[in-house]
Amino acid sequence: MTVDRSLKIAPSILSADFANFGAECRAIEAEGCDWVHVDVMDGHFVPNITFGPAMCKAIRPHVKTVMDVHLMIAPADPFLEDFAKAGADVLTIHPEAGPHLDRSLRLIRSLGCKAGVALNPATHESAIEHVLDTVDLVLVMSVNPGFGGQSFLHSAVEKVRRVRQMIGDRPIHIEVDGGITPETAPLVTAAGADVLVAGSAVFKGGSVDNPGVYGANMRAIRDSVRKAEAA
Ligand SMILES: O=C(CO)[C@H](O)[C@H](O)COP(=O)(O)O
Ligand SMILES: [Fe+2]
Repeated sequence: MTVDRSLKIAPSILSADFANFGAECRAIEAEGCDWVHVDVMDGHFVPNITFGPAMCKAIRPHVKTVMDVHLMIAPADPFLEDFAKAGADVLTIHPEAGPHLDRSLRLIRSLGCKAGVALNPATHESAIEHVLDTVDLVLVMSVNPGFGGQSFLHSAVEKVRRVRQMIGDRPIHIEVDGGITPETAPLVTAAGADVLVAGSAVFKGGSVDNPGVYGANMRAIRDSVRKAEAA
């Protein structure tokens, strides 16, 4: 099995207009995003609350690409089936969200979703070494989870490099989440990341009435990666 390691941009709808998610998803897809990143927060695992499976189900018809659901909830297991039924393509959990990570990841796959595992800045990559044959994606957090618009933590760059080395030739995506901009994107793609989550950097300055800004913001990220690769 192989994995598509080309650059993919996954706008986080945490930075979209919460009163208009359907139109926002259609707008970012029309402007060329690759995946749509959905941040689920429970006010317990992280100090913020967003939305749950009902919202994911509501936006599903508006997402034609990959619905990439990042679960910042604990426990996660009791809700995995609900998110799968809501139409998630990728379900990513944090190892701290339950006592049996391998079992949770197998459950995600058995529900027909790709299984992702996320590393907080404080979590060492050795915490996921034992599940590398059970995951489709490793998400490296480059901010402390809970909020959009935070500054990129540079310790993520070396962590991506170490994760890349650890996964070897396994077909696993490496996603980086938090503080991604045209300045930070080339650092993590050079280290081995292929999926870039970007909330504020994609949505800033735009709206569903002015979606071209979303396209221009995504192009700025892609161009900076391309330029760095060519240098
Ligand atoms: O998981 C997240 C926060 O916990 C978000 O996906 C992330 O913060 C994206 O927002 P931004 O690009 O604005 O940093
Ligand atoms: Fe996220």
